[in-house]
Formats: sequence, C-alpha cells, structure tokens
Amino acid sequence: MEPLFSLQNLTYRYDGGATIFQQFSFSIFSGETVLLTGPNGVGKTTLLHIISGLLDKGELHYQAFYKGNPIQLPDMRAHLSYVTSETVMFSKLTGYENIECFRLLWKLDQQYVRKANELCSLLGMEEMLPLPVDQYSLGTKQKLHIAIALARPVELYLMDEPFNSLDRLSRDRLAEWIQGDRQHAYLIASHVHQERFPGSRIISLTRPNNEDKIEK
Ligand SMILES: Nc1ncnc2c1ncn2[C@@H]1O[C@H](COP(=O)(O)OP(=O)(O)OP(=O)(O)O)[C@@H](O)[C@H]1O
Repeated sequence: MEPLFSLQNLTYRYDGGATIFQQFSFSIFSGETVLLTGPNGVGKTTLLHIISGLLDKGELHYQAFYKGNPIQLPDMRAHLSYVTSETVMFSKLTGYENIECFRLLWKLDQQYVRKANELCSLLGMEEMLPLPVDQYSLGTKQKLHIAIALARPVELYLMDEPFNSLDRLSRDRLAEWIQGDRQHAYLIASHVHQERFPGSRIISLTRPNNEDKIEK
C-alpha cells in the first residue's frame, strides 16, 4: 500500500543553530495514527512545522511525496490541518463567529460548520459558543481550536500536544474520536497519553547530534 504522505532524507538546521534532523525519513498511511514522542527540545514541533511548510528559514533539504507524487511542503497546506500547540483565534469574536471565519478562509460549506459544532459538543463546550473567545478558559479555547482544525475536510491532521489543557473526560472523548476515525491520518506529538492509542505506531525522536532518529 502506498503511504498517504512520505518525507525522505530530511535535514534541517535553524538559522545559526544546531542540526535538528539529519537524513530523517518517515511515512504515514491513510487511516493511521502515529505518535511522535521524545524529550523536550528534540524537534517534535519543528517536524510538524516543517511538514506544514511553515519553516522557510534555515537549512532545509528533503524529498516529500503525497499519494506517491512529489510535493513541495508549502503545498501540503492544502492537504492537512494543524492543531498547533498555541491557539490561533479571533479573541473578540464568539466561538460561532470564529468557526464562520475559518469556513470563509478555507472556502468550505455548512458541512464543515456542522462537524465543528459536533466536535464542540463532543468536547463539552458547545454552550460557550455564543460567547467571545476572550471569555474562555485555556482548556475551552483549546477545545474550540481542536474542533475548528479537525472539522476541516483534509486527509492528514497534525496535532501538537493536543491533550495538554484538556480535562480527563475531553481527553478520553478526543482520543476515542481519533481512534474511531479510519478515514484520516493523524500525526500527534505528545509526551504522554500513549496508552490512549494502543496499537498505534510510535516515532521516538532522539536528541539532536546524538544519533539518528529512531522509528519503531
Ligand atoms: N526559532 C528557532 N531558532 C533556533 N532554534 C530553535 C527555534 N525554535 C526551536 N529551536 C530549537 O530547536 C530544537 C527543537 O525544538 P522543538 O520545539 O521542535 O522541540 P520539541 O521536541 O517540540 O520540544 P517540547 O517537547 O519541549 O515541546 C530545540 O533545541 C529548540 O531550542
């Protein structure tokens, strides 16, 4: 079977900084959940940024393939949705208005809105949607951020420590949602909560300048 996305021979060094990746390769298949683990500072967030085409400074070499075809990473943005570790939202607007803003930005239809609302209900924050986001708690903001990103109809979801601010029930529900979704691929950077994804593949990154990253 052909991978959904494949990154080969990635080498990356921040401008004036250390080499974070040296000849690193990995692939992810449709319907697969892959956990990205490793110590602080090893490069989990950097890898997600690179895949999203967000890093254009520094030394970057790679070959990337989407459904078997060569692709430049900035073009992957059309095929993925990224739950960043920091929430990006319009704080003066309500939850509903934020969902609508992203619908317009991504040129989506009402099916996206329905899915975002469904995810907000799943995560137990739908009653907050009429309120401005600057009245939300950290965890509630994170829930809206997750709902907006996962409602986007793409094939690959990147998530950077998505469980961090969530309460236990929401963590359980989010993990169940991801586990039950065999239509999409998820690459999740997380220090913890591996037990929530039994059977999922783990990519364990090792410290830079130590040895090559290990995939197991
Ligand atoms: N803008 C930057 N310029 C230079 N170095 C950077 C920059 N951003 C991150 N780094 C360095 O790159 C390395 C990898 O950082 P990254 O944030 O990807 O690690 P991480 O595995 O996600 O860590 P954590 O588990 O703490 O979230 C670290 O050594 C960090 O200091």
